[in-house]
Amino acid sequence: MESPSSDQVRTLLARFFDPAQGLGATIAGVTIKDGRVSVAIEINPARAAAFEKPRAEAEAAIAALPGIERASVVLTAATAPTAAQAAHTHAHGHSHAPAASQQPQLPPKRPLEGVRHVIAVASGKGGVGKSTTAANLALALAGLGQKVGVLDADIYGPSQHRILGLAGKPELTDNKQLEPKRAFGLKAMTIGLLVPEDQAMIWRGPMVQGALNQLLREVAWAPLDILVIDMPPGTGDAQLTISQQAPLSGAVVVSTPQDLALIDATRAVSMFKKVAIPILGVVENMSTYICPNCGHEAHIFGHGGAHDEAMRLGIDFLGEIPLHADIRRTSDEGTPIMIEAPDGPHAAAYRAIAERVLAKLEGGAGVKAPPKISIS
Ligand SMILES: Nc1ncnc2c1ncn2[C@@H]1O[C@H](COP(=O)(O)OP(=O)(O)OP(=O)(O)O)[C@@H](O)[C@H]1O
Repeated sequence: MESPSSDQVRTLLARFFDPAQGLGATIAGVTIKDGRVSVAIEINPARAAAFEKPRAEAEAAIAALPGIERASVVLTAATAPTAAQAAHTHAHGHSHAPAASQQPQLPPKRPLEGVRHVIAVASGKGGVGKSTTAANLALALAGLGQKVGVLDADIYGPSQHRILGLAGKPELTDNKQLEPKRAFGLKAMTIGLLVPEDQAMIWRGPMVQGALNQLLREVAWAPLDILVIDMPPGTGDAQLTISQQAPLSGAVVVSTPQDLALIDATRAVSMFKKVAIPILGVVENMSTYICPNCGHEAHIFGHGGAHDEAMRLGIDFLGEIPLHADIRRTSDEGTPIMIEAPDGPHAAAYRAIAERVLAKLEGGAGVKAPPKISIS
């Protein structure tokens, strides 16, 4: 059966989000593909609660259209003042729209109920092994007795379903939350299980923001000690959204030792600093190459660059992970090295990093231990 057109969906949406009511809702995007409809509605975040009912009704109405299998309507914070907001200028001449800053206006950070800590694993650029580090760090934290979840927020290139061997659509819980998948004792959720890869690729900013918010707020994460967010690589809008929406206790920045990766990692560090998120520390990935045949160590990308850069920036160095074929293979096959070889040297390296991260979280994230004063 043929799907309705985007115009038909917009007409239907106008019944629930009537611009004439002056509530400040704008239809920011409608995507229809293979019988699935994704809609992003930009709203004034201060009124988010009032929009929940029309959101749910609009979603049900779209899902009931002939030719539609699934509909998702998400509310996103307006990135610029809507016409209605702009009109809401105070008598004394100023408006409450964002000032010169181009940063999206996002709902204030709410804690995630039943989740003690949320940490971000980030990198300034793609391909440095951030997702592999996030998965193994999460498993190492679980090995230290923590209840851990992994949220794959890499909307444009999700990989946790591959790394953690997840498959199948997630189920809905009784109170209409998404049930996270289980993998090796972790709870896990990734956009990779929810939408076909090519669909997320074409999402515009507001839709990405909406999807990230849903992954954070509409998944039954609780109870958890630590939720590890595998961030999208880089320092763009999606990264800022998560940094501003998620109640982050701190961030781990992954870098390879090369100069260029380090420049990007430095950018990631300054992004977190700008939004006042403590940096838990830096991990140097692919630090030395260990030949799987003879065990010979070579410094292909240099060595210690991330350590030196961390020192220069005054942030902690959490540890290094070598470049090893077993780490790549296990990560690409869906059984991470922490599971396949828990007693090996690589697992030990991840465990040492996890211990440092945990110590920082328990001791107050980002807060350095006071210097020991010894009196002789
Ligand atoms: N320490 C390592 N040794 C060997 N291979 C590794 C190591 N870390 C990651 N890899 C491999 O490098 C590739 C990229 O890793 P990964 O997907 O974790 O990177 P990423 O930074 O998350 O990438 P993207 O930003 O593109 O999602 C994968 O094939 C992974 O298995």
